[in-house]
Amino acid sequence: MSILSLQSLSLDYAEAGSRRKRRVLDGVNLHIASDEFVVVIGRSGSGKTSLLNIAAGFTEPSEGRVLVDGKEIDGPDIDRAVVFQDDALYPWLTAAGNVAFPLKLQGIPKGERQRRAEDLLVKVGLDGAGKKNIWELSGGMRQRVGIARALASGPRFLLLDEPLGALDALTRSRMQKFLLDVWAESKTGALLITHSIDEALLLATRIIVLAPNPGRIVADIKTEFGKAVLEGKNIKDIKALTSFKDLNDELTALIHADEEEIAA
Ligand SMILES: Nc1ncnc2c1ncn2[C@@H]1O[C@H](COP(=O)(O)OP(=O)(O)OP(=O)(O)O)[C@@H](O)[C@H]1O
Repeated sequence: MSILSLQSLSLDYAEAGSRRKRRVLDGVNLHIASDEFVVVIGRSGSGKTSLLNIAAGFTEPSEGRVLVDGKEIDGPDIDRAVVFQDDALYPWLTAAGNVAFPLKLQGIPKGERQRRAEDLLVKVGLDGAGKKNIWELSGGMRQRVGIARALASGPRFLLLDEPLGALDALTRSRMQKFLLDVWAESKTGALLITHSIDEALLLATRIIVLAPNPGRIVADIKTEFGKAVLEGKNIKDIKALTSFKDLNDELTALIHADEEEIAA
């Protein structure tokens, strides 16, 4: 079991055109175990992407630190793979070439990386699509290639920034189940950002709510609906549960809490 620890994180950005700094994250503590699927929700500007970028090692926090299994990180590394909304695939490579790319960087011989790329494409339901060009793939297929590529280097944690945000409703719903299957099978911890409360409820083992100005954790809630999705229960039936609706209402109120104060 691995642990990703975000300890006392604060982040300040310089305000445009001034020497003043604006605090974007303040005192965030979050510990994610590799058997958890943690989903972060919060209003636009609450610091979700900033938090993920710090966890990935792309952004250095102003205060605090990030540790993987007790060892402080000093930048991006293969133990934390990132998937963005925009799949960011390399258009000059085939689907298999994209998946194999991180293995090439690790110096794995060609035959071995081709074999592993094909295995990963099977895992994400794209068997036989390895030779396809990126532009021949649908949005959902491209995101699957992106996830296969992220899994290629055997990360301990998958960091997912709105990975399904650009997909149509039906594809998004299919991809939610797919993400859960990948997470359960790969035994890789997940930290996912979304604007959709329903998506958070359907995927998470734990939901974190960030409030803005400055970004801070205002709720950390364990949930069980993802387990029902994994077991193949009907999504409509899950969403119709009173407990699902109640938690949805609670999260909506938490996310919009101070908006009402401001409006009042
Ligand atoms: N590079 C940067 N320089 C200055 N300010 C930034 C920078 N990146 C983000 N910010 C500011 O930090 C705040 C948090 O941004 P962030 O993108 O982390 O929020 P978010 O919750 O992910 O938002 P959204 O849901 O809209 O994607 C915002 O007010 C944003 O304008």
